[in-house]
Amino acid sequence: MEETLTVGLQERAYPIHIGSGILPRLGAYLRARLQSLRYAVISDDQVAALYGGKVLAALQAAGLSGELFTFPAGEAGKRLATIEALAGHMLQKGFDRSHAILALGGGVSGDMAGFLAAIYMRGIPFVQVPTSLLAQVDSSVGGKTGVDIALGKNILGAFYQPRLVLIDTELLQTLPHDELLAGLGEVIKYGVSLDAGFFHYLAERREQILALDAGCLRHVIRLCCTLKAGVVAADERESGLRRVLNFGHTIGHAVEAASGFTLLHGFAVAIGMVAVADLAVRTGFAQPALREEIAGLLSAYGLPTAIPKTIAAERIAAFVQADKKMAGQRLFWVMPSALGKVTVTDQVDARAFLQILGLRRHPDGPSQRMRSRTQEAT
Ligand SMILES: NC(=O)c1ccc[n+]([C@@H]2O[C@H](COP(=O)([O-])OP(=O)(O)OC[C@H]3O[C@@H](n4cnc5c(N)ncnc54)[C@H](O)[C@@H]3O)[C@@H](O)[C@H]2O)c1
Ligand SMILES: O=C(O)C(=O)C[C@@H](O)[C@H](O)[C@H](O)COP(=O)(O)O
Ligand SMILES: [Zn+2]
Repeated sequence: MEETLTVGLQERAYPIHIGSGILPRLGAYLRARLQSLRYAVISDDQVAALYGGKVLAALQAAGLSGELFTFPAGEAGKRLATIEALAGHMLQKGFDRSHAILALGGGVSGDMAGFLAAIYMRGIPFVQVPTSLLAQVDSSVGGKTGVDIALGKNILGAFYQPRLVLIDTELLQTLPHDELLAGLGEVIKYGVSLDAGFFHYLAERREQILALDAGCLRHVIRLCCTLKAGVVAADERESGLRRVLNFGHTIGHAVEAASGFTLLHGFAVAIGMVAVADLAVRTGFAQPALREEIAGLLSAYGLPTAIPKTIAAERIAAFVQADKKMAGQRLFWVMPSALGKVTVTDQVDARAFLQILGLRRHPDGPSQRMRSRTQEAT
């Protein structure tokens, strides 16, 4: 059975269709929402090999046409050079403003295809067909698109909403186990930051979820998309509330970048959630038991909870300066304060942050200034 959620963004509102085995009906969903008859299907080479043909067939069955454009799988390719190459190929194939982009794949494909759609001929429509768990619960919804640069994660990008999201849960059957775990890193983020009941559900249903039980996965995807859609509808461009979705990402992104983008994003987020929980305990925002609950659930799922010893703390501290929640000299931290509740604050002494990294002073100079603005986020 298919169900539909809505991301309530007035003129930019769009549906999220969730179902098992709904990919062959893709063309009908597109026809209901878009005028475009021709689609540039952007996908990494691994997902393209598995599902590219099926997507092209689904388009054809609805009287639409598609052309597949691929790039090598992995975060390393989430770069401006890939976008430029894809744009060139689309141009050579005659794609114009009457056409649209279809992102087929995980978060890397979705973020890049979305950014390409935002800037190709100054903007053409795009749709998301997420294939990884991470993309189905997080990256395909909300319109954050972009690419990395060597100095930081997602530094170039745009807020650009898709016209629809189509989630076929059956596609998860081919997902490698580590990629499933990476998606669960973001799933646990929702429980810790927004929904204590969901956190307990994840603890109780761990075995079924790891065994890809269809009912449990469907519940997880529906709930994460509902939570994300609500936050995005309230604060599309992250001027306040949306920062909660960034829980675990300040140190997580820094660790990911410091690893040379070899650490999976969801693993980096898991590590980042525990590190910021350490910080929350040290600064009095959380009790030690909360940190243990978060780390305990992540470990039970087989996710990492500690910063890899091969990554120098100085590099992590330097990458944190590239966080997009930095405003002037102030960094807004998303601190866990209770299960299902986070507090957004810039009232963190930089020394406490350096201490959790085992450093005494910042490698780039003076401490971050302290200001007295703390905001209850949920
Ligand atoms: N825009 C957002 O709001 C948002 C949110 C979270 C994460 N992200 C971004 O998403 C990216 C991570 O996404 P990801 O974890 O999906 O990584 P990914 O896109 O690299 O996909 C993970 C791997 O799984 C493979 N794969 C995907 N679906 C498959 C399937 N059904 N069967 C077999 N293999 C499959 C891919 O080929 C790839 O090798 C990061 O760049 C992160 O910054 C963006
Ligand atoms: O949608 C959001 O908002 C998020 O923060 C979701 C995150 O999981 C995601 O990784 C996002 O891309 C991070 O955004 P950034 O602005 O910190 O680059
Ligand atoms: Zn993320």
